[in-house]
Amino acid sequence: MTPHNEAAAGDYAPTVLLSGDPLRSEWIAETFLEDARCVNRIRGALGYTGSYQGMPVSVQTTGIGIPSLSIYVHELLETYGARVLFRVGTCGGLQDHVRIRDLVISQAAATDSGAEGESFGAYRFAPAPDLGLLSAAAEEARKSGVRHHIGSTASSDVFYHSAGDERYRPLRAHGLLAVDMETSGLYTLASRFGARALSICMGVDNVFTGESIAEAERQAVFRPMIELALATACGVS
Ligand SMILES: O=P(O)(O)O[C@H]1O[C@H](CO)[C@@H](O)[C@H]1O
Ligand SMILES: O=c1cc[nH]c(=O)[nH]1
Repeated sequence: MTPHNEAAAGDYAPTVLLSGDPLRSEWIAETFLEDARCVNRIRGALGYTGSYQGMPVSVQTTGIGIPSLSIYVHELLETYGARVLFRVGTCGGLQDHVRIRDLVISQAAATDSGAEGESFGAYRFAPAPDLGLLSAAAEEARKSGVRHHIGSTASSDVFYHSAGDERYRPLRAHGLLAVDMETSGLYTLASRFGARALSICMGVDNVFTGESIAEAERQAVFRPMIELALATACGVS
């Protein structure tokens, strides 16, 4: 047990899907996993373990933002033996061609987060995914025909910026595809623990075009994102 997780040793599979939203975690477990059982309820950060096509798979809720995700991911890696992590999240498009329902696979994640503090001394770390997971996901996405984009993204500590959308103009000008609030933290922690990670997010709004998916419609449209993460996990196991 940890301060945030009541699961026992062995309760999590080596492969874990990470969702910001506990209701998404519950839906993933109920919809995609066989024999899913709940292994954590502390703070409502629901965690489940079951299997997908015979492979043990867990789902863990990470909450919103890098500080929250870092707690759950650190404990999964340090205490529970997780080795392969997929963020299955939502993001806001920063380019006009990144439409709602498109998948964004992050090949590098810039951040404005203060969470790393002085960890890297004079350096700025360059958070990136595992190359094997990235290329496997790219191939699975191409085969399935799902609309997707692969490129650099940003992870922000702030959802409502005082500067509004202006905050994102330099990112848009440098070709970044989308913004979320966790991917760079996931990549940094996976690097620290020598684990493998990939972030696949679905566009639920576009910061510049104003397109958005109503919250009530969201769960069902996530199916292609979860299928891509699970197909990638099976392909690399
Ligand atoms: O839908 P999730 O996975 O929570 O991801 C996105 O949604 C939240 C903001 O609404 C942030 O956590 C952001 O990263
Ligand atoms: O972090 C996020 C997620 C969705 N949309 C945004 O604009 N930001």
